Amino acid sequence: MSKLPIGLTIAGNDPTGGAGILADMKAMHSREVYGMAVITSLTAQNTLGVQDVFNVPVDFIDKELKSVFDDELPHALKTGMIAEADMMTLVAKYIKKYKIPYVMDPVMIATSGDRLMTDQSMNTLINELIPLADIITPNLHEAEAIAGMKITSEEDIKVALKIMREDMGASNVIIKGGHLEGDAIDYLYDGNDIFTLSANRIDTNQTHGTGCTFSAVLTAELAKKKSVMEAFKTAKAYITDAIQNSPNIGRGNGPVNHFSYKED
Ligand SMILES: Nc1ncnc2c1ncn2[C@@H]1O[C@H](COP(=O)(O)OP(=O)(O)OP(=O)(O)O)[C@@H](O)[C@H]1O
Ligand SMILES: Cc1ncc(COP(=O)(O)O)c(N)n1
Repeated sequence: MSKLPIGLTIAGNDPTGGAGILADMKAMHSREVYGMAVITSLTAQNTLGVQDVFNVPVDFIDKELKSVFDDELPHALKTGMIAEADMMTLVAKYIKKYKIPYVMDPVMIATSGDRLMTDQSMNTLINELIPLADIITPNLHEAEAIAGMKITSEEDIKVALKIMREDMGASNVIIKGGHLEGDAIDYLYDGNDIFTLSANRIDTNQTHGTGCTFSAVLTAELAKKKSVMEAFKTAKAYITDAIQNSPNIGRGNGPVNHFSYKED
């Protein structure tokens, strides 16, 4: 058994490193958490969009998960892109069995607009994954799709937060306000109160991977046994900094990065 906190990500691969498991690894590493990754889908994508997706066969994802869990128990895990319902059912089986803190980022559509989850998987996501989650982290559009309502005001956000916790069973819900107008405000509902963290909106299109990075930092902090509130504050500060440091990679929506380049 390692004393080093370990975080596991179960998600897709983006070969340009902006989103998916590579973004998760970088975020966990910079929070001094050892990262492991079970790959659910290989995407052919870059900052311009998703050119193709190859879903790893479910029986192979099962082998990947078994290899991890048979050897060393991670201290927390997150899920990102899980394209299909049968993959979700498999992942839910492991989360139920091992009962480690679980952050669910309900990845549905990439920044580029490409679909990363089938519509038919929505019921499985709601019925099998959300009830197991310690934290779910939908953006505004994902919150609308999950809660089944339009969100056009802060009152709507509060209703959606409550639906996802009270009716669907997530222990904590964070609705990310990256797609709001004005400041970037995120809302956390823990069953008692709604807490908000706000940052000045950074005027940039270099936000590829913000959701992955944010949920990976939450996972890293839970792996270190931090509270949900502490993890929320750390993730918000981290992502604001990472957007500010976006290195302008690629010709489209470039990725965020934790550090900026300094010439010797
Ligand atoms: N332009 C911005 N300026 C400041 N913070 C931002 C900006 N865009 C996003 N954020 C913050 O980044 C985090 C991720 O939010 P966002 O709503 O973009 O998630 P997402 O849509 O899931 O991300 P992704 O781009 O990976 O799909 C949140 O904390 C949000 O407030
Ligand atoms: C493998 C993978 N996982 C997640 C995302 C979502 O991230 P974004 O919305 O920033 O494109 C993505 N594009 N690719």
